[in-house]
Amino acid sequence: MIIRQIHVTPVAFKDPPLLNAAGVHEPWALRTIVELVTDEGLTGLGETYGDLGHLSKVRECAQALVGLDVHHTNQMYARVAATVGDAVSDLHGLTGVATKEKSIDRVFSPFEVACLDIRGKAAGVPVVDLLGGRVRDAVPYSAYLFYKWAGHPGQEPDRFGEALDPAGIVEQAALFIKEHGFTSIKLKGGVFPPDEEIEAIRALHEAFPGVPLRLDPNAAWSIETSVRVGRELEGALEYLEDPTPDIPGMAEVAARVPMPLATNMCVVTPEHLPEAIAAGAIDVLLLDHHYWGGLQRSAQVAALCGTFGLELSMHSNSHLGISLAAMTHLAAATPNLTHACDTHTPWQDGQDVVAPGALRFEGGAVPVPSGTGLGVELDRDALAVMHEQYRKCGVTARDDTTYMRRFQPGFTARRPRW
Ligand SMILES: O=C([O-])C(=O)C[C@H](O)[C@@H](O)C(=O)[O-]
Ligand SMILES: [Mg+2]
Repeated sequence: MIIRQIHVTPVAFKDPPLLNAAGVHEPWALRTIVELVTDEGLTGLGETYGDLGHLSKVRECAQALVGLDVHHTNQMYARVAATVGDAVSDLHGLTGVATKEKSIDRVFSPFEVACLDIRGKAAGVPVVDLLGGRVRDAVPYSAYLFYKWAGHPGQEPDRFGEALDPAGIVEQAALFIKEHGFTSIKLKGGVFPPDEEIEAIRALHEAFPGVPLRLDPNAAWSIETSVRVGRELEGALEYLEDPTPDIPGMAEVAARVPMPLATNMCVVTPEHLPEAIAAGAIDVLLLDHHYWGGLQRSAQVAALCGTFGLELSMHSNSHLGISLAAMTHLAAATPNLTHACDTHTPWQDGQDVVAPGALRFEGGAVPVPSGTGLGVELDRDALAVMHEQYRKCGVTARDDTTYMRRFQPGFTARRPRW
């Protein structure tokens, strides 16, 4: 099964004004859709970031991968590594440092996912079977709450409404639970002074007793602030995610707070694991196949985490259905992924490049798609519309900080901030 063509299509879709430590989401989120076509006419899908620097590397690598067999992902990885060159950082800075290895893993990921999609289709099995088979039929996701404005400035309010205080956050949680059935909740923090976010967690704890809660301020707090907040929230959190920057800082906080610490910022590539494990900096790693080098490499990292007693959850950025399908296959095949995964899917409010039907939430979980490969089909009309949106939207790289400064000129994304 030789790759004959690779199509790389950047797309844009509407995104609400979600607040985070870096600023606020712009009106358009970007992704890149990768399609591999083999000599036998099978096609495979992958999805990755849409930022221009990353997109150019994906395009360059696409040319270098034509002619390879879809089973030879080691050879593919070597070609990507030879083509990628320097590290590319993300402008929002919410997924940790940029390293050359991480850039290679990020560029390789959509090609690997597309190869697995093709291999599953050819063998007549779902991708989860290529990863060892399912240990769960449906993958639980958490309600991913954000402080947000009612709408983007100058535009109509969106249907999710404003959430700038504990009452607004509880209302948002109720809506997400009503519409998707989620059984755990994550609040994106690092937006307001920590005491306000403590109040929001307490309000959620009271409104949804027994529902596991996480708080993620994206390293917006100093070590002392993290310790204080952690102690005040004793008994209320399933885990505290990236309270403070870097492995040594996280290790100090971990030693002084009662709950587990999780990360998608201080451990973002395999080279970080030895130091983080030795320092006891984290208890839970948020895997993300988009920057951990695809599904098979993520499965290897998961096994390694099991060996060292780390628990697993899954990270997400704004994404579409190809990513949700890939995340679901990976999580369904990962025994020690015991925490509900993150997903931004509800915020996309039905916009997608995949045909409806294959992916759905049942009781907050996504059943593994039943078809072969990833089990999702590209909706070519939707792809064309979203590509046109990309061409017209004027956004070429996610930059939450610059967008925020339009409305709050003095805004700083300094970390730690409190
Ligand atoms: O868990 C995280 O740190 C994230 O999901 C980072 C994301 O970029 C999130 O903060 C967002 O979409 O604003
Ligand atoms: Mg996080």
